[in-house]
Amino acid sequence: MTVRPATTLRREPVTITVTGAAGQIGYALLFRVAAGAMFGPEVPVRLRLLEVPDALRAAEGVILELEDCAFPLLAGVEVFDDANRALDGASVAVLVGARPRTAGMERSDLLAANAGIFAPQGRAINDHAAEDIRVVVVGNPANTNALIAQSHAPDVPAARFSALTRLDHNRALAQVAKRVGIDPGHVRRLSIWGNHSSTQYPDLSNVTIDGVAGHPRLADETWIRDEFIPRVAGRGAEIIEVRGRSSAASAANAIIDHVRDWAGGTAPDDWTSAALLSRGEYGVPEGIFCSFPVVSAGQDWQVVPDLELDAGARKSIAASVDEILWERQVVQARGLL
Ligand SMILES: NC(=O)c1ccc[n+]([C@@H]2O[C@H](COP(=O)([O-])OP(=O)(O)OC[C@H]3O[C@@H](n4cnc5c(N)ncnc54)[C@H](O)[C@@H]3O)[C@@H](O)[C@H]2O)c1
Ligand SMILES: O=C(O)C[C@H](O)C(=O)O
Repeated sequence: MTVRPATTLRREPVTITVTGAAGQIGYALLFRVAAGAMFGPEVPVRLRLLEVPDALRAAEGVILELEDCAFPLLAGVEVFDDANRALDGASVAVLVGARPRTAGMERSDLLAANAGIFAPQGRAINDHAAEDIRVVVVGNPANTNALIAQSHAPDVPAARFSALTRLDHNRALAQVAKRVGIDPGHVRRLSIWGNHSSTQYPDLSNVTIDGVAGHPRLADETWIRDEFIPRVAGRGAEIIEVRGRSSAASAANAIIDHVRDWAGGTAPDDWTSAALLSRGEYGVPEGIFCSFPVVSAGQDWQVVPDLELDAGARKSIAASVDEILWERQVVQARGLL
């Protein structure tokens, strides 16, 4: 009898659908997922890619490269231009593909254009995804796109839908670590509230360094107001300005962190941030996707309860929530919700 070491035991492949697979986030994401970064070195993955017809050939090129990596964990990869087929059997849906804003386009037009993408994808999730589906919406405006997808999937528990604010969370961790002069791994209990936009509220009030709250380098209100918050909330725009294209590798990394922690659980004594459908937590109106501090024990995300918010924090969160409410109103007014 051959006794195999535990590390070679295989589980059933996890089916992961990635939309916008030929784009720059797709290119930074797929190879890491296929290498096991999302579900670890013992879990095979099956990738189902979705692209628009014009980008199918480019997606096929990505598949050729995936094949050339000979990833032991990659159980299969296919590309589709039909959301129903791409999302068939998916346990994880990473909705990246979105309509980018073009010159002269109003934000309200962008919202409407994206509704035309995320409504059918929501319906496809409802009708074809696996029962354990988890959805993370990345394409912008991510919070409202998540609401559109979720509202078209009435048979899927709303808690299975999220929008990505982990990139903002990671950006904030990095800025805190730089300020204190330590590695980001020592920083815990940071929160991103609100919209994935420049109105978001990165919140340091509960941060611990090596388990200790109240680090003196983080108590400087001027630094928080004039440097930390604008740096984190404006980082997406800064990347576009400096790199000439929007963030891709860091976005892909955040997607992996988000799904890994959702499915595998967050670290003890810590939390992360994700945009979830509000059930009224912290006074955020129900029925919008808002970023909260969250934990997971491997099932659904749970909003961290009972955090103290001072008047300034409440005001900042309210301003970001107002923006999300406005976005919802735009899509509602056009009959898209
Ligand atoms: N939430 C976040 O933290 C975060 C971070 C970075 C970027 N983003 C957003 O992610 C999105 C994608 O960014 P990118 O840099 O990969 O863009 P990209 O333009 O490089 O790629 C987008 C891809 O989506 C595809 N696509 C468009 N409509 C589609 C549809 N209906 N179905 C399937 N695919 C479709 C396009 O063909 C393209 O290949 C953008 O909206 C961007 O603003 C979000
Ligand atoms: O694509 C963008 O507009 C920016 C992106 O959401 C980011 O946070 O990097």
